[in-house]
Amino acid sequence: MHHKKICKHYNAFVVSWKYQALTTHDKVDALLLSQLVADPDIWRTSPSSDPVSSFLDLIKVPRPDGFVPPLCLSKGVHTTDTVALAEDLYARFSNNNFVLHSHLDSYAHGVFPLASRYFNHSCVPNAVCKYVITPLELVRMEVVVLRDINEREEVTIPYLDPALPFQTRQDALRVNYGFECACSLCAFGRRVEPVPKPPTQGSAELRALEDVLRSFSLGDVSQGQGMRVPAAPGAFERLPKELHCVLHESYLPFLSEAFSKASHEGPYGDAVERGLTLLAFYAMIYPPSYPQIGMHTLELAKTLWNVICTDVGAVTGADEGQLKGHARAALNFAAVGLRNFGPEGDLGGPLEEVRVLAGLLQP
Ligand SMILES: C[S@@+](CC[C@H](N)C(=O)[O-])C[C@H]1O[C@@H](n2cnc3c(N)ncnc32)[C@H](O)[C@@H]1O
Repeated sequence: MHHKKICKHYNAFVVSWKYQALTTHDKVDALLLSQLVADPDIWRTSPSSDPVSSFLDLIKVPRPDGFVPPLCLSKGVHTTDTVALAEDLYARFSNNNFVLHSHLDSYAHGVFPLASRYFNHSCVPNAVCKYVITPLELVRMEVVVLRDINEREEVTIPYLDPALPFQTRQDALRVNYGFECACSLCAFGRRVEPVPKPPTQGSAELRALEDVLRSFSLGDVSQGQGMRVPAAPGAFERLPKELHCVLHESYLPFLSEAFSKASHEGPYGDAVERGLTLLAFYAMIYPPSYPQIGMHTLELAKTLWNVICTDVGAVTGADEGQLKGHARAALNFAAVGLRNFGPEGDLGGPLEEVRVLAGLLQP
């Protein structure tokens, strides 16, 4: 159906300067938007229950710079009406799309009109979205609360990852949704801006700061049970000034990359230390029961299991019994958060991994 409208023009479009000058993200938008306006269904005037009408009924927020991606359409289709419709759709999509994920891996964007109408954003949300994927059925969104919510208290969800740096969150919320976030994490971010750069990676100074971060968020993890993640929401409010540098945009990406690499390739001693530092960071930013904390603690439990299987000596001063104790504590902690989140995505996933690892770790 789209062939005549798009394909004939495609080769010329993708080598054109208009397309080549776009960012990767805007290139994808240009092609998806062209597909959408080439679809005859989007032009049909239809009863109000129709999905297209529901979509066109949602609030639109044009990009502040007025940008709309160029369209990849053959000449006869590229009319003033098509451009006007594209502008309208683009402004609505940006404000109302959700990033779909399975086991917290993003795989698509989707529009869920009811959720778009109901839920505002907070970087300290009291609820999160999940997607249940069943073969041959439409993806279903469910909203899971993270704590008890009082009568008349607003239910809020995160439109983006609250662990992103303050300025990145503010820019994304302004550009995509047209508002300034006034949540307590953003108020804190505003108060401590600009945060200093952290000490150089691998330096003794940074290691000492990370010790302080771990004991701030997790207590003394070297003592036995290890995984005492505080249940106190808003721990960031009490972050000591010397630790403000961990909020710098350069810090978290490096730490999570270093943990991921070491947990796959070793050395596992480093992986455990970095994994605990990352958990301390998440516990300070995310509300308790936030699913990313459960996912990360599960990764940590798997890393400890790898140490037990391959090189018990990798973690200084710990024997196999203690490592198993740490792994069980991590797994129990992960299980509590992930069970609150419940089954999501497609088959398998983190709850199944918890079950298998719990069996392996039985005393
Ligand atoms: C998906 S809609 C949410 C529902 C919308 N409030 C409604 O009444 O239909 C997104 C829009 O809600 C508003 N919004 C969401 N979260 C907000 C917040 N934390 N502060 C201010 N406005 C917000 C913005 O106008 C944003 O473009």
